[in-house]
Amino acid sequence: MDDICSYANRPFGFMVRYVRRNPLAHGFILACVIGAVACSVGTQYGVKNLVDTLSQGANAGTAVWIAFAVLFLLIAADNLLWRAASYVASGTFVRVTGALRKDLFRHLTGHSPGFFIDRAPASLTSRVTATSNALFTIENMLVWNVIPPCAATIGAVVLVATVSWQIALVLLGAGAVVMIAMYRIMKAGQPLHHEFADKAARVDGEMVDVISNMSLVNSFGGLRREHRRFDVAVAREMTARKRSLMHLERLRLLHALTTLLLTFGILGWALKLWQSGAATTGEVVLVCTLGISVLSATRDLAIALVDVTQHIARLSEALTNLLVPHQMRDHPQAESLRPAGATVEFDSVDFSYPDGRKVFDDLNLRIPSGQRVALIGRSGGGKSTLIALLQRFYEVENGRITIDDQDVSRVTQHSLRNVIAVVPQDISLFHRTVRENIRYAAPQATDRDVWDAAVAARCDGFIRELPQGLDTVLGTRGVKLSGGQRQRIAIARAFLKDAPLLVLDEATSALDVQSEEEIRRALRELMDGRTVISVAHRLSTVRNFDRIVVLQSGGVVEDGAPEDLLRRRGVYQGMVHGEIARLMPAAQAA
Ligand SMILES: Nc1ncnc2c1ncn2[C@@H]1O[C@H](COP(=O)(O)OP(=O)(O)OP(=O)(O)O)[C@@H](O)[C@H]1O
Repeated sequence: MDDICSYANRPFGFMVRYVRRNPLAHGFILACVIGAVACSVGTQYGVKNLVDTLSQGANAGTAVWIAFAVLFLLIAADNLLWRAASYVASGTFVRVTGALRKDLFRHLTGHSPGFFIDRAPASLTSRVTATSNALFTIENMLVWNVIPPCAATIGAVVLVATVSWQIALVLLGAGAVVMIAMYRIMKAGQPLHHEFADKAARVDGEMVDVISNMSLVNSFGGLRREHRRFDVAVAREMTARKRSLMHLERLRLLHALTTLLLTFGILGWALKLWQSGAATTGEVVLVCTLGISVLSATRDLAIALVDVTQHIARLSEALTNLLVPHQMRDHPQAESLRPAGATVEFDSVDFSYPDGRKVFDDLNLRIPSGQRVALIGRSGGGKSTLIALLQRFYEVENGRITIDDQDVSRVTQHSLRNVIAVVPQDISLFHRTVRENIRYAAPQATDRDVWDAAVAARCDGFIRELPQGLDTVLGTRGVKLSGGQRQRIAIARAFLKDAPLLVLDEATSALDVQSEEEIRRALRELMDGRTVISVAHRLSTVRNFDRIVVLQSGGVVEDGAPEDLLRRRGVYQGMVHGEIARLMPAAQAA
């Protein structure tokens, strides 16, 4: 398949990509529409034919009925062809929007988590919807509002040529001048339409951002502030929209005046030909009806083209933002990671975030298979960054990170993430059942396995109390569960995933003392026989670990068994003393 990102600046190419996927259906629709327009223009010729036959009076005989039958057939074919095109289009255009949304969703979800940190999720999803709506509207407008007037104008010019080729030539020349002028004016208006598209996407982004943070807004009394902020965003969008529409109005006015002059000029010319005997009554009727149809066809065309331009602007704005290449692609020769006990090694790693912030400078760390290591250090020391690099959410600048001697940047991302089970600090839950949320770690797991994992993570107690047990649907982002319960679900996922490398990011941060004891036992079972890297703020949770690594100033400043580090006068000892000092008054008060 072609690279979807190559369409970032090619909205037309992007449309053709989807038209090509249904060539027969699109070809059929086009043929029907052109056939219908031909019949519709032909109807005017049929009227002319009938008028000329009638002017022969009683001599006309059966010729009148033949002219009548031709007219009837043309009208019937015109109607039937429209219906056939419309019937096929309703299935085809919907299929296109479905395929497009699937492609964009796949592309979007192929980005590494770093991509989503800098972008509001709502503005991304609203752009996927905008792209699909824009393409649907453009297809519809092209087929119903752009191609028919174009074809009708060409047909009309050909028929006028049967009366007077000079009139037809003037009609053609004037039509070309009008189209070129319109195209230029439309191009000049492009920045205005882009501006409107951008402001509209921002309004959507603002709206979803606030709605998804309603509890935060209410708890800080921020409702009025949010209303004011939203009003400003809407006002900007309205101004941009007005400017865009005013430009279109000027264009329509210019077009209306030009076509009016053109049609009346040609009509006068036809009457002159009739007076001089160079044209029959029917031919004057033909030029008259064709003139009017050219007038309305080009007016429809002007309206449709400007609407299409607006939608193309929206489409191209959305594509530029959505079709950003994946930064974290699999290496062309990437193979699956073959785990062998999960020995982890950071070898002379340098890393800075994309904004230039340096976090690691020559970081070296080796964690042998089966070892339990706690990462500690002051806030901002790089603990979470180390975990992110291990999962290859970002690319290192220098050095390499290996798991069982296999460079994480040379194995497939899928296989890499398969060997790591993460219990994160900020636990994400889907708006799905508890069962589905736990099973997310291992889609093939049986109901029995899911329940065993829930029991092992001490989730069984609260799950039994839920209205539908494992089948209870959790609210958006898991709001129906407490922080501690969410953490246990994450631990159940890790049990179910059964990966050789376990990453705990503050896994006991949301627990009270009683739950913590329960969870600690669960975690001990979970850690058994695995390599464990645990980010810890509370040192009491990691005293039984094999090793403590203190991260600070871009590298490892202390490294050793907890009891050894405690004897050294270093960062760890200072942190332990600090924690004891904090806990003592609380213990005395209790
Ligand atoms: N996405 C990001 N883009 C730019 N800088 C970042 C990003 N994430 C973290 N940082 C910066 O990198 C440094 C290390 O952050 P990191 O989150 O790894 O520290 P940490 O030790 O886990 O901190 P904490 O204990 O507070 O969770 C910090 O200075 C932080 O501001």
